[in-house]
Amino acid sequence: MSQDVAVIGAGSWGTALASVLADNGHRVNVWVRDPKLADEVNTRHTNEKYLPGVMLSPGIRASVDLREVVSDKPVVLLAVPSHAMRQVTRELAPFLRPDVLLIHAAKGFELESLKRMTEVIGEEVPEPIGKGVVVLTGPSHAEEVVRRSPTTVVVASACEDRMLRAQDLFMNAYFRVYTNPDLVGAEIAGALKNIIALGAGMSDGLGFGDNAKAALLTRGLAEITRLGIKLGAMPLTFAGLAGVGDLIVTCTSKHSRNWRAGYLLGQGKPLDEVLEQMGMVVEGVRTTKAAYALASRNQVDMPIASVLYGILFEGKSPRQGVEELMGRGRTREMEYLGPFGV
Ligand SMILES: NC(=O)c1ccc[n+]([C@@H]2O[C@H](COP(=O)([O-])OP(=O)(O)OC[C@H]3O[C@@H](n4cnc5c(N)ncnc54)[C@H](O)[C@@H]3O)[C@@H](O)[C@H]2O)c1
Ligand SMILES: O=P(O)(O)OC[C@H](O)CO
Repeated sequence: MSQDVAVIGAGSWGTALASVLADNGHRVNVWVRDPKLADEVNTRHTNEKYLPGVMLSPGIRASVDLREVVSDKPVVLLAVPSHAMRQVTRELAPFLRPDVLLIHAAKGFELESLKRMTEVIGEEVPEPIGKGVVVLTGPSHAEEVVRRSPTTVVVASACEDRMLRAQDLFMNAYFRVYTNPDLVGAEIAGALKNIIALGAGMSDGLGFGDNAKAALLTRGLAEITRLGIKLGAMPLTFAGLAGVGDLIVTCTSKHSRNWRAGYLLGQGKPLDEVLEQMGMVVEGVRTTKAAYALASRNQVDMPIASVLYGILFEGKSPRQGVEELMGRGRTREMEYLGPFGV
């Protein structure tokens, strides 16, 4: 059934998801901040800054008027970065229908409160909307989705009915959507993989090989799973699309902003220059701060995140970071050996 959908944010991800929805026959209205971008989407059907060389569906309409975009829409998709989520949600909350299906697609924490995105959104919208917010996450680079390259994602929510509605809304021949009731795990896995992708990029920027990258992915997965479990996630979510799936794509794809930022840092560029050069959101930088704080608050050992924190915010060099990781005391690989444990 064709629906009216409001997409909030026309960066690369908002634009790519708007394309999927338009392909599925939905009427899509996108909220953008920049009037020039609204004009470009409406007249030329492009978004050259975020998705160069891509023609968008002429059915996608853009506007700078938040009230007009959100009012009366049965479905609202939030596709802004995590640092903007609270403010944007607060601004649009008065225009939401009480029965709206609210979905978000950001991968990060709110730095000040260390809360997950559905917690932040839940605090800004009236009940019962807040209880059923859905996250859409998983291995999905906008540049490939908008070219209809086969992609799989996960939707997770505390409300099964809304999760299934979100699955129906996005599912098509090139965009396959799985459900997972583990909302906590899906959000945490999607946010934390960006830290490991920064590390994988750094390793490549330093000129290390595939062995180093495999080590970072595997030990990175171990430590983000450890923190996730402590925060209430289901361990198996980290073995799924939101976990290892997204870790693989973000640590190995040329499209990843987190990998690219890590690569430049590994080559010796300072963080402020790297972020300026990127010109798009690099969620892993703020997430490293959040993970460092969450790990220390919950007494969870996260050696990779902690070394990255030192490199990003305390002046440690990437090479010193590698020496520190490789020189740690001996330890065993598996934490939960079950009946095989010694
Ligand atoms: N790009 C991808 O392939 C991809 C895939 C999956 C998830 N995500 C996640 O989606 C979220 C958005 O990422 P993106 O890739 O679209 O980022 P982007 O940098 O391409 O675009 C960010 C958009 O948010 C807007 N924005 C920035 N600050 C804002 C503010 N304070 N208020 C309102 N709008 C603001 C910008 O104008 C821009 O339109 C991130 O959390 C990211 O991790 C991205
Ligand atoms: O480009 P990145 O590094 O922000 O990653 C985008 C998506 O999260 C990949 O699934």
